[in-house]
Amino acid sequence: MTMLDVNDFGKRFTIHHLNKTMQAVEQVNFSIEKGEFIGIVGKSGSGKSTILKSIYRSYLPDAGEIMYDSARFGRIDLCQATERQMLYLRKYEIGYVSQFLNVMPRTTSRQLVEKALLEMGETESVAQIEAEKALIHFELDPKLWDTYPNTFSGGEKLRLNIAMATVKKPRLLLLDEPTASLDQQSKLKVREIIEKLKANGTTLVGIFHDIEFMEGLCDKVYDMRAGKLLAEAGVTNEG
Ligand SMILES: Nc1ncnc2c1ncn2[C@@H]1O[C@H](COP(=O)(O)OP(=O)(O)OP(=O)(O)O)[C@@H](O)[C@H]1O
Repeated sequence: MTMLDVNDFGKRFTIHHLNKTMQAVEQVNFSIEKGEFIGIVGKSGSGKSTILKSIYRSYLPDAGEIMYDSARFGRIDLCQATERQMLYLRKYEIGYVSQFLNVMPRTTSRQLVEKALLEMGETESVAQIEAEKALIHFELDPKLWDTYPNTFSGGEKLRLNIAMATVKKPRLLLLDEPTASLDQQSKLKVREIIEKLKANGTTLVGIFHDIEFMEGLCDKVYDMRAGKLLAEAGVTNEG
């Protein structure tokens, strides 16, 4: 079953102070089956994050369609969905993880994960239990559970980000360069996490600079330069 169909997608930005528009991406076409992992590769500035942010609708797409198979709304075009529908989808169905942690200040890591669960309607006691399970699962040191994450290391922030997103069991998870600035060991940890998510049937779209990191992980790769999907072997061969 197709989870996501991106058809002739394009996005331009208005640069107000120059009174100009700039085409960030155009004519992007790919589709993702349920449970697949698609990697997006391409040089810096080619529009990889723009695609992910448009799927999550942090950016409003302006051309084409992004058809998503929602559990709640059925097949829905994320370019046309209402803000209300998007709020629902972000809360229950679509997760987004980047290397940056953008959270409420003066909230502990434990509270942040609990909040994600409470938002979904879980009771306080379930949220407490499930939040602890997630923090243990993603190996956040218990010393850090009741502290504010603004001082966390890059890897700690990332693991908290992943815990907050995955505790909701999203059907579609968007990974925006989550391993950037991580050391090799932390990257391997992230790889293990992704493998587990895949094994649980989560559909994933990810951007990684490190092509080696993606080897054997992605089912397909969308190459921004070629403007098409490649089998994973094709990417490795192209280097
Ligand atoms: N909010 C924005 N306003 C204006 N221009 C933007 C905005 N976001 C992205 N761009 C521009 O769109 C183009 C694509 O950016 P994007 O971040 O999607 O590239 P990328 O492939 O993810 O790059 P990188 O690998 O360096 O992260 C760039 O030229 C960027 O400057």
